[in-house]
Amino acid sequence: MSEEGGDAMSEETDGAMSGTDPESSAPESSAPESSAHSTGLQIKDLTIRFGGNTAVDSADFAAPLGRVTGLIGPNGAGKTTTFNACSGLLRPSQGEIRLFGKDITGRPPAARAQLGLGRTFQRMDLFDSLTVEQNIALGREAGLARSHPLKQLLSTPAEMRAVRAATEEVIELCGLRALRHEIAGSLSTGQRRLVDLGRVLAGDFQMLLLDEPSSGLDTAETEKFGEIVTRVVAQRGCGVLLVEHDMGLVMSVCDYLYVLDFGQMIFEGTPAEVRASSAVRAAYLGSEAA
Ligand SMILES: Nc1ncnc2c1ncn2[C@@H]1O[C@H](COP(=O)(O)OP(=O)(O)OP(=O)(O)O)[C@@H](O)[C@H]1O
Repeated sequence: MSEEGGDAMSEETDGAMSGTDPESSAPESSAPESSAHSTGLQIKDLTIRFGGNTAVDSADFAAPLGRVTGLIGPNGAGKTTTFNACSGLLRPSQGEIRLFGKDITGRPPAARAQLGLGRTFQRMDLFDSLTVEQNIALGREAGLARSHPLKQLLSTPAEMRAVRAATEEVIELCGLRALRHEIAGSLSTGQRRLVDLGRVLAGDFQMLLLDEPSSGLDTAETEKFGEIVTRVVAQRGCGVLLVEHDMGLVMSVCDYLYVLDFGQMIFEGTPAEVRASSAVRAAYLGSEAA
């Protein structure tokens, strides 16, 4: 397929859009003082074309700190394309992406990571020959290497302590104590998802992009995953943008939702508002939303 506008960088139908303003009701306890900072990720007029196909058409949305924001829609709606533009893998044809008030539209993924944007991939890329603990530690060490590759080899004692502390915190947070010395390649998909989440949590990120994290998980594992995400946001006050098909997970963890259909943002609101929307039901949810 051609990629005319959607360049790889490094590699309402209910009448009006409805719902509440996601920023106005963000939890006060977790939001930092700076309003530019607490806005987290802001997307304005995002348009991405692949040749003659407009995959995302003038989309506006925000994923503030202290909240889990969901991006949902049927197959081919443009979720992954939007997600890739947010993380820097695709260059928008038009529009602006801001992180903590800074325009990051043209910045590559590594520069976004340095500003505090972390992401997981639907296809996990764990180091299979390393242990759970080592994989998680790498999430923090990669942050040191970002500033200078040699830093990873020449870490200071303080940096090594920070890596150990972050690893321990995440192992507890993700319930991975019993598996810490297991080789990642020997784990089930559900366990690997937790390690993958742990690795990004070990990084010093304040905005997390999670790409279909329930993929391959059973109901119990999905529930556990959702509980961890909720706990992380409550404890750290970070923001999460979640692209997800599993409506059980979406409805239970998200504070606010945006609904894409054929590249258009057709609705936004709380999970209850989305559930009640006939437009969303017609476009995507069907009887699941009833
Ligand atoms: N690299 C590409 N080149 C050309 N067209 C693309 C490319 N990536 C996506 N598209 C098109 O953009 C549109 C949106 O695709 P996208 O993968 O973003 O949808 P999605 O909502 O993530 O779907 P799914 O839920 O199935 O993953 C589709 O029409 C798709 O065919």
